[in-house]
Amino acid sequence: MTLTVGVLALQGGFYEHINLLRKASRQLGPRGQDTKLIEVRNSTELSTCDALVIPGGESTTMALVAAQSGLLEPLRKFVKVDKKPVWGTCAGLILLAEAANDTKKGGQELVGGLAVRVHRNHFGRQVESFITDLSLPFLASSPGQNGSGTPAPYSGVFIRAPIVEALLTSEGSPDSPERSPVEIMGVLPGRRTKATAASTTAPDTKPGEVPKDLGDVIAVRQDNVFGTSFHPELTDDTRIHVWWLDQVVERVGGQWR
Ligand SMILES: NC(=O)CC[C@H](N)C(=O)O
Repeated sequence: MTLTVGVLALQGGFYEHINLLRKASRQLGPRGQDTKLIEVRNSTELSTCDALVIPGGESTTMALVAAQSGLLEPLRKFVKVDKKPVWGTCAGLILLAEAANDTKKGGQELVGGLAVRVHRNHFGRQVESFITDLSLPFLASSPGQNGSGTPAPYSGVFIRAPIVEALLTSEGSPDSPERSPVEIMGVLPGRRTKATAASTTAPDTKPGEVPKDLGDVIAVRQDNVFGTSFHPELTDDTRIHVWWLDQVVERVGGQWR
């Protein structure tokens, strides 16, 4: 049977994700060969998906278009009730957070699924975008990496990127009691420069807050939901796409094969 992986195609870098997912599915060999990649613009298309990527772009715009297309509730169900694998990059990570700081006036709709609070545009405006080498230990378990050694640096593209500024407790996430804790999958050491008052003035780290000396949290996972602040789809490094697709095959594979 075919594994259908959708990429939310309302706005932003969906085409680039599909390209890299296509390469990744080839690299997975027989495990990836029955992967079908589709663009998702409505709830009918979403209902055919086993897993979904929400790309980078503009989270406010994406949420507005999703609301107009009747996709917000189906997306929430896909992530939180059906618990299908979902990966959000940049704006996608913002949409998958339970809470966001520095949203546009009037706030913005979120899909939720990750018990975290993100800080939008943490590093500043478009001109303050940057590319930096990231150390992502989880890539050691990616197919083709032999499960050992330190993976080569990953080139992280940060464009008006958010960070995860807090891990929420059960108050922040009503459905969290039966959920796994949020795993921090990647940090950017020592760049905590533009954090909001809310994230910098607390004298001590409260339970659930990200420790201040950890650096900026730029990749997290909680159960079926994975989020990255940066844009793997804007590189030609397929390692994260291969890693994620492999997890999807593993997770969905039980019912699917
Ligand atoms: N490159 C991006 O996806 C930027 C995200 C953007 N800052 C937002 O709030 O949606």
